[in-house]
Amino acid sequence: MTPRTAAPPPAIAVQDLRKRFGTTAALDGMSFDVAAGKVTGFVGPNGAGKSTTMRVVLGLDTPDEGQALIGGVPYAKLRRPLGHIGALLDAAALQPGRSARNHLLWLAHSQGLGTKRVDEVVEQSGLGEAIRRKAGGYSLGMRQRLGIAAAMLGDPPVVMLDEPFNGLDPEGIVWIRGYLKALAAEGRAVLVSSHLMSELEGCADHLVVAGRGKVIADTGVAELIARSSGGRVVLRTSARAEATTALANAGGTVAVTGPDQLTVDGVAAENVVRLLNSGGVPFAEVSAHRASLEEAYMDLTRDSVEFRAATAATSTATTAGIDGTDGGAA
Ligand SMILES: Nc1ncnc2c1ncn2[C@@H]1O[C@H](COP(=O)(O)OP(=O)(O)OP(=O)(O)O)[C@@H](O)[C@H]1O
Repeated sequence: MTPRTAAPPPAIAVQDLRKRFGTTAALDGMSFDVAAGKVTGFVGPNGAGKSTTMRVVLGLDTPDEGQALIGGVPYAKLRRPLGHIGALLDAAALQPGRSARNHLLWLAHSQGLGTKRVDEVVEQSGLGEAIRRKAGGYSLGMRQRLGIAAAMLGDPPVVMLDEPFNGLDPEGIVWIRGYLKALAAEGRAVLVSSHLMSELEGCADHLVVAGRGKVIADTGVAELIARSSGGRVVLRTSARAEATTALANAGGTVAVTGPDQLTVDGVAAENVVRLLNSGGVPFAEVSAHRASLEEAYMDLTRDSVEFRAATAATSTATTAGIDGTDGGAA
């Protein structure tokens, strides 16, 4: 008989974590795995338990029940932890009087790492000459870059970042998306939290959606988007009313999604073209719809009463983010 080789443990395993702060159940059975070679988005409204989960992974909070493992080992048992997991939890936690470079040198030396590695992570961070300035004068976006540079010092196979998009300008957001994808392409496991689904567009391969201390969805992004896009057709026309009538008569469900745009469910693209042509309805473009991550997320959570309750309880924002009551929860 051929001996079976055991599958390697997940890069991060979060196993049935429970944690109360007084009367608040911050974690209520949080469980998921994070795989190598992917960017996993960890999303959910404020208070869903994302930061607490990450703190437990790093041994900064002790769970009441359950455990978190990094490559099969609890953080406390890792020798030279920076070489196993790089993390950014709080970009504001810096010594303001020390130059950013000295901050990295101090961290590197405390882990037996040299100046060369510091120069490499500075190069990747895009901080350039600003690295010689005092960290106290840094913007939040620069602190995020510095925090990510610090997380990468030990060249870890697992990277975990809590809300790294906070404070970044559009150029910074593009930079970090590309950087996270490159880390995953090198085979690393990347776990990145965000309360705005749109930030993860084009960068996350997998999503773990949290609400009220537990996972409410754990899904690949490609399959999620394919599921949400399924069968929908986008139509550009100056004759919205006529087009709506023709398509509704053919059994389609039609929604107005722009000044000269309709989105049609239930009629295949070729039939949309045929119906409009035969009815003499002018149109400029008919295309299969590809759902955005935001839309896919809304579809995903539409039926989640639990998530709606969590959102209503924790959200005051009204933007169409996942923490907005007219966003994911509507
Ligand atoms: N040290 C603490 N003391 C008391 N309550 C806490 C503490 N840490 C977290 N909580 C509570 O636990 C719940 C989960 O918080 P957590 O910060 O993990 O959520 P989150 O999903 O990261 O949200 P955010 O996006 O706001 O950071 C919240 O209700 C929060 O107020």
